[in-house]
Order: sequence, then structure tokens, then C-alpha cells
Amino acid sequence: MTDNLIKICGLSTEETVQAALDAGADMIGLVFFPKSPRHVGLSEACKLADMARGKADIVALTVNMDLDGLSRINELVAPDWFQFHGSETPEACAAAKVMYKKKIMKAVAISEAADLEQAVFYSIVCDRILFDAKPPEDSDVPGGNGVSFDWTLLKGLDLAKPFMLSGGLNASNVAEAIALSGTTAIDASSGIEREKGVKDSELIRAFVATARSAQVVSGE
Ligand SMILES: O=C(O)c1ccccc1NCC(=O)[C@H](O)[C@H](O)COP(=O)(O)O
Repeated sequence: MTDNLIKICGLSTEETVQAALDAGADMIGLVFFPKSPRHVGLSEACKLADMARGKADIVALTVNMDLDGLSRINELVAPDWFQFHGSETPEACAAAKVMYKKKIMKAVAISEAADLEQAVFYSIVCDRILFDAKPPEDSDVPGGNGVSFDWTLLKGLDLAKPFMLSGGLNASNVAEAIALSGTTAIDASSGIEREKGVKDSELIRAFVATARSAQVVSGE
């Protein structure tokens, strides 16, 4: 039985970071994107990262950020991962990996099977692919929109690197998402919030617990 990998994204308070750690999340995501309701400033991010260091992997999420910004996050927050959620090219991902010596996760937006093709190139240079739903047309942000895509598109997908499923996951649908996609690496943000951008410790606990037990069922 392989262990499941659970990322809790868009944490912005000490209480909810602690809830994610206590629940046993493997990765915590900090969003550095001012348009996002989950955006954290550098000093707050340092505090949250220090709480998680050594207990869960720290993922710094950016969207088309310039090198100055990435370097500041790298030096001050010292994340384990950078998650690129914009239109960063495979070359830019590869350069960041060499420059910062951190693991790189690239988000790939999916609405139909043809969208999977670009993941092939990213999987050569990145450490993990994060499949997310394409954002609604009226959205200001490329992720964290609480929308799902057809999970069966991922079934049997063979990439050079592992992938993670995200988009509209919550405690009620994560077991089905794992079963239909065939992945046990999952990420959630909106589905563990009581209102947009406000994480809920109880919802975090329920999500992690359900995702863990879903992994046992899917591994049988
Ligand atoms: O969460 C955000 O606000 C965000 C803003 C800009 C780019 C990416 C963002 N989130 C990326 C994530 O990793 C989310 O967890 C992923 O998109 C799933 O979100 P949700 O559908 O809300 O669970």
C-alpha cells in the first residue's frame, strides 16, 4: 500500500496551519499572489513556514513572478517547493530549479483531454505536475476557484514525473476523485473554506481524514 500525499493550499493563519499539521497534511501551500484572497505577505509567510518546517513540505505558490520576487521568497521563506501557477515555460521552470535548488511543481489547467499534452514537456523538467481545472472566464485568479474537471481524464496517465489532482476537491468528493482519477496525490483549497479565502480547521481535519481513508480503499 502506498501512502497518500495530501496538500492543503492557501493557508494564511497560524491556527489553520496548525490544523493542517495536526491533521497530518504532507504539504502546505502559501500563496504569493496579491489578487488572491489567500495571499500572504513575506513576514507572515516566514512565520507560517517556520511552524511547518520539518513537519510538512512548504510550497511557495507564485504566478509569473519575476526573479527578484522568487529570490526573496527563496531566501526568506526557504520553501521546499515552488509551485508555478501561471504561464511559466518549461525553460523557466528548469532555470528556477537550477537557480534555487528547490523542487518545482507546475500547474497545468485542464478542461479536455488535449490539455494533457503540455504536461508531457513540463514533466521532463519539473518534479511534479499539478492538474487543476481551467479557471472560469470571469475569474481574477488562475487557481483556487473551486471548480473541477473530468477526473477520468487522468486515469492511466503515464508521465515522466508524478502528478497531483486539484480543483474543487472537498471531503465529500475526494474519495470519488481518487477512485476515478487513479491518483492518490491530492490538493484542496476552496473546499476547506467557510467563506472565500477563509480556511476552516474542522473542514481541513475532515478533508485530510477522508483523503487518508480513501487511499486505503483505492489501494486495495
Ligand atoms: O488559491 C489561490 O487563490 C490561487 C491563486 C492564484 C493561483 C493559484 C491559486 N491556487 C492554486 C492551488 O494550488 C489550489 O489549491 C488549486 O487551484 C485548487 O483550488 P480549489 O479548486 O479552490 O480547491
